[in-house]
Amino acid sequence: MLDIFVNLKRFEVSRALGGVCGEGSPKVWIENVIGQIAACGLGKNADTPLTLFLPEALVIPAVDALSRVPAEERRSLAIGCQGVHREDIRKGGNFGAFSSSRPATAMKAIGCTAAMIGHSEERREKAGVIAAHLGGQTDAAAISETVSRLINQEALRALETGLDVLICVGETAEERSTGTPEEQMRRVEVTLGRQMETSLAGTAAFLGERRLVIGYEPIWAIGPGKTPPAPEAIEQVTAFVKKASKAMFGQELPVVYGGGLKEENARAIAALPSIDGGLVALTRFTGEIGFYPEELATIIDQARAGAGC
Ligand SMILES: O=C[C@H](O)COP(=O)(O)O
Repeated sequence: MLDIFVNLKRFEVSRALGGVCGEGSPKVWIENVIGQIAACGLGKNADTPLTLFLPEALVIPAVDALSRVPAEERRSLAIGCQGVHREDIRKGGNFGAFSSSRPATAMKAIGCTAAMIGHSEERREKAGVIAAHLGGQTDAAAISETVSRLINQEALRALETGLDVLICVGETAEERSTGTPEEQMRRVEVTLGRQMETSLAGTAAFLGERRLVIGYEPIWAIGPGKTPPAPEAIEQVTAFVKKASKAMFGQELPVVYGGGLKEENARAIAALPSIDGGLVALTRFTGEIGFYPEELATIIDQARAGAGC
């Protein structure tokens, strides 16, 4: 099985406003994206489930558009949200007094079946708030640990509510950049090991009932103008992530790679022994950058060939 996740970040914002979307209307854009994904046949591959993580405002039109696709053309497609709040709505508890937050139950109510938790952009936002609140606190490891504790609460809320979870981990450019390759790898292992241990605490109880997938994203490889690691370098890290998951869960969790995953490298990355899929955002990194469903189809074709699907 090859798990493909797509994170449509804030791609609904038009180029006229500084975004990457060719359409003026976010609703029309996401309806077209869903239609094109189905037209490319991406909902028919039982061995290659495809989950789209969307900004909250796009979930309802996406779920609606998906419901209009014939059942046999959408059977491997799912819609998810880009994160959930650390607290949730509960019968007899909080009825929904969570203005501006995204409780897991609210996401489930509008049609999400999955959540992406702890994306590096979310981790960066939380770390920034903590650092600002602490008045210039610069202990990056302590801040990162606090962020992982918040991420853990979000992962637990998502799982309790019945959402499948993609949980993201990754190292920064600073954690990678200095020293010998061995020193870099040791730092990466410490960083990812801590992120996993804290972010995934208590989640083993949900295995079997929910899907739990780890996304490895070297933060320095995300987005345009970046060079993703060579496949062997990815394998070195994802093999560690798999081993760490076995130590924590008693079984290896699926691990997907994100950060500059594209047509040119999808086949080689999907062929790696420790890789079970990919996390894609942009499909085009130069020229008119953006997300193009037909290019996603090519990336998935390449990945399927690499994985032997
Ligand atoms: O959520 C997706 C990742 O941040 C990867 O982004 P990218 O495919 O644009 O490098």
